[in-house]
Amino acid sequence: MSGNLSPSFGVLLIDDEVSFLRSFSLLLETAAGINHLYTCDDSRQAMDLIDKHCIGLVLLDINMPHLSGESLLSEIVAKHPEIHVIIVSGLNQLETAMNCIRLGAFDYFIKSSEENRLIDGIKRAIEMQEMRLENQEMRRLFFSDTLKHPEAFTNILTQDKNMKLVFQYLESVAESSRHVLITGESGTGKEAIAQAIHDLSGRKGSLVSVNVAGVDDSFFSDTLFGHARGAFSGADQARSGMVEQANGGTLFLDEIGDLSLASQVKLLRLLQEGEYYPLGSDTAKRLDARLVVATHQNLDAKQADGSFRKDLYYRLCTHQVELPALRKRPADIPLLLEYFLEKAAEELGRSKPTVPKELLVLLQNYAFPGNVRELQALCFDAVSRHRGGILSMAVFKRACENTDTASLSDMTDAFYQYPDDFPLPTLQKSADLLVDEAMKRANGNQSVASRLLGISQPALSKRLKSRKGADTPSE
Ligand SMILES: Nc1ncnc2c1ncn2[C@@H]1O[C@H](COP(=O)(O)OP(=O)(O)OP(=O)(O)O)[C@@H](O)[C@H]1O
Repeated sequence: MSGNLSPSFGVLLIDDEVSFLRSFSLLLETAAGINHLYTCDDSRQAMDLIDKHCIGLVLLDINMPHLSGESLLSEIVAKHPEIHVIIVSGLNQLETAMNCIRLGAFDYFIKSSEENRLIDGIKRAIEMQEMRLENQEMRRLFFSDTLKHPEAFTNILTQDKNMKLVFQYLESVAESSRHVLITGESGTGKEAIAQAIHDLSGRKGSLVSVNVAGVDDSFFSDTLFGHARGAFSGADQARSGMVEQANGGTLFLDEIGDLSLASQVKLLRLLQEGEYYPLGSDTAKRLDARLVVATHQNLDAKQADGSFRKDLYYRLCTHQVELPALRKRPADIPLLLEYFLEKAAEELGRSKPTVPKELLVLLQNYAFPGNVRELQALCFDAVSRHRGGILSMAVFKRACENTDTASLSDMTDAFYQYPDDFPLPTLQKSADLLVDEAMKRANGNQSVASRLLGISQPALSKRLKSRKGADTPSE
């Protein structure tokens, strides 16, 4: 038992039959993992219980002494229109059912209904209620522009507006048990975000991380689901899988875009059925962990080429965040540079070096294919080579020179698309415009600008001089 309450709001069962309340509570807990339950066998006390606890869903009987289910339904709808009420009654009368729906009931079930249908209907109501609460929270955070739990994000430094919106969104879905998909280029901080999601959730279990890139299917099953003793030769002991170790907590599957198709089927089944079988065991175990997955891959493209299942994607993307690349949040570069230099100096037992002014200009013009992780590594490398005085830019310059420009061609290609009816500039004009743009981005620093243009600094200087000469009117 994890000790976590699910869902985050209370579910109130109202029925005058105590034995029914007991068996219904047990069913909800075992078949749907719903354990945030309150029961009431005297309908006159129901409103007090609703006022006292944070109730989001009421499961209500119709035929009860003192106060009938229909009267109570009207009262709940009038006072708490946000609460979903599902009627669970012994009465199989169309007219009563119609009347309850007219009064505002969310759904109507007969006690003898098929168990699965009843559970699915209750899960649907919980999901809608969770969505309503998330939207409400999102709106509140958006307008107040504050975070309720900034401490969950202390390891993720940023002053970027889009990153802060990601934080707000994650706060608003923190208590939901639905899965979260984190996308973003490599090194943008997806794992750090998964940790924040777990911390915000308040779940008592642990965060268990598994990198599924390059994992073959049988290893995937064994890692996630574990095995029974004797399941295969060499399985001398039963071993619990990561899903079980994450019970009551969060299971983080990193590099989900690289998961094999066979393993995708297994993951999909786990999500659909909410249970799984350890290898060699015929006893089902329940999934009691929130799933957070991450990938740097483009899942739309992977779905289009058939290497990622659409049905799995739809299961995973209920909550989705995209972390912006570091080059798209240039204001974070000085912040992170200072932070990593300080951290490196502390870890290497040195004093923090002074940063040359041109370094920031250089970095703010660099594409950072490895994002924050790359900046972190560069800082550690630079500090470890530092011998006092002003920090040398050599390490950073080398990185800028060695960047695989092919990997950045997507970004630059867009620049070279000229509409058919667009008058082409001359070669000379294009070169001048490019030089101007580079000088602007480099804050007038010729050494940085020449790097951006891929020419030597004397060559740039010569160009600038010759233009000056050409601009000067002849006597
Ligand atoms: N905004 C940030 N502030 C401070 N440190 C950060 C920030 N973003 C990332 N980091 C650090 O950068 C490193 C890389 O981050 P992380 O592993 O979370 O990236 P990732 O997106 O999961 O990468 P990959 O796709 O390669 O798995 C980590 O050491 C992390 O702590």
